[in-house]
Amino acid sequence: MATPVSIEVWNPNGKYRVISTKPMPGTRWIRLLTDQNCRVEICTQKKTILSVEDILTLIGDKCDGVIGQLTEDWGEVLFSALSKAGGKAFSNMAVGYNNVDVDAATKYGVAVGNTPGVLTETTAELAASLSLAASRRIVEADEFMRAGLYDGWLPHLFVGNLLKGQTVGVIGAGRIGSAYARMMIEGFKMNLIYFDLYQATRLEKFVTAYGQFLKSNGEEPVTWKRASSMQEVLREADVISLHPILDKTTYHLINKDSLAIMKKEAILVNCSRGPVVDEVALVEHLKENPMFRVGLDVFEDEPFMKPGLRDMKNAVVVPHIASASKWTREGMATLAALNVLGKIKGYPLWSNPNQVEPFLDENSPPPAACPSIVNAKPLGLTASKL
Ligand SMILES: NC(=O)c1ccc[n+]([C@@H]2O[C@H](COP(=O)([O-])OP(=O)(O)OC[C@H]3O[C@@H](n4cnc5c(N)ncnc54)[C@H](O)[C@@H]3O)[C@@H](O)[C@H]2O)c1
Ligand SMILES: O=C(O)[C@H](O)CO
Repeated sequence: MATPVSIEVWNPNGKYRVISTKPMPGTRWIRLLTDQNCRVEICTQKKTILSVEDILTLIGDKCDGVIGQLTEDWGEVLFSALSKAGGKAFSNMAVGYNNVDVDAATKYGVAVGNTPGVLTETTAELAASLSLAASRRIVEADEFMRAGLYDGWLPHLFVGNLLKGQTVGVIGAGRIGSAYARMMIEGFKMNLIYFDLYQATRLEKFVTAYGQFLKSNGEEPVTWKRASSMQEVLREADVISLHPILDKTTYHLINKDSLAIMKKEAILVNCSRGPVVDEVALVEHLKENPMFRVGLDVFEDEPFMKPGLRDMKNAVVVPHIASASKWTREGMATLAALNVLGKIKGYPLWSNPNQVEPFLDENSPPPAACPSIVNAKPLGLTASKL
């Protein structure tokens, strides 16, 4: 027998039944759905991660669409149940969708939405914060103060790394990786080396132009280099930030061998997905190299950390909060809701999922389009002419 789940219902007489597996920030997303004849059911169960069984219970016999979370396992079982209940739409409230079996969704004719763009700057800002916290040992120093250990200024107290003039390395120079690179280059005048499967032309142009600007002001210009391998970045960079998607090609991209070629005093930041780093190998590396430091937002077995990580003074760890600004989280909820609504209403696909601002303007109605559907092509969804 299915476990009962607690829900909050909005617009009980709405024609389309849309479920959100979690309460999400803001109310605009709820209003956008209820205004379009949706009955919205929000799961309020006091359980952080819902199981497949919990979600099956939520879907029930009739469900038009679901907004889900990155902690949930959206595979064959859930997509077949959603399709059987008449559902044609699912959206993750996240840009990453490695928790979703997109092929299974496509097989059952279910569109899979995600929330790109709205979280780019917020996530890059957290990666920049972790870079600073790790390089200047902010968390260690804060703990020291609170423990009452500070008894006066000392030449050697919490000496860290200067960023200015050093090299920032970016693995995965997509939306977030490029935004992070710009922050570190503009903010700290670092030189860039990056590795991506594609050329980051706009980023390269930005660094060239900024370098010229600095030079014209009598300052040392910043430089950029596109590496031909990830290893080149690991060897040369002083601060390395990981921003690829998680897939078969990026699983354990950072492992014992790749850690071994990094500088002994390098800083490594991960705001992508935990399994991009072999965390067991990382803990060993942190133990053997006390001057090597990391800033981690994501972990291999979330919500857990691999044994030993919590004791490492040279690690700054935060609980997957990179996109956690109010504006961004409300925007993510809006995009996820509009993906589901758009598919239910038969709207076309938004032509540029990298430019989602028109959906986020609170003062005007959103475009009649699905902001971002990752399996649009196999489902034969056409792009909007708007
Ligand atoms: N920590 C968080 O809260 C948080 C927030 C947002 C996004 N993310 C993660 O960040 C990822 C990136 O988001 P985005 O919006 O920048 O996506 P994006 O698609 O714009 O960028 C990803 C980049 O990775 C590159 N890439 C793919 N495989 C690669 C490989 N093997 N080696 C090097 N580069 C490779 C792609 O070419 C692309 O440029 C998401 O998929 C998500 O997992 C995490
Ligand atoms: O992929 C994402 O969007 C994050 O992990 C949560 O913002």
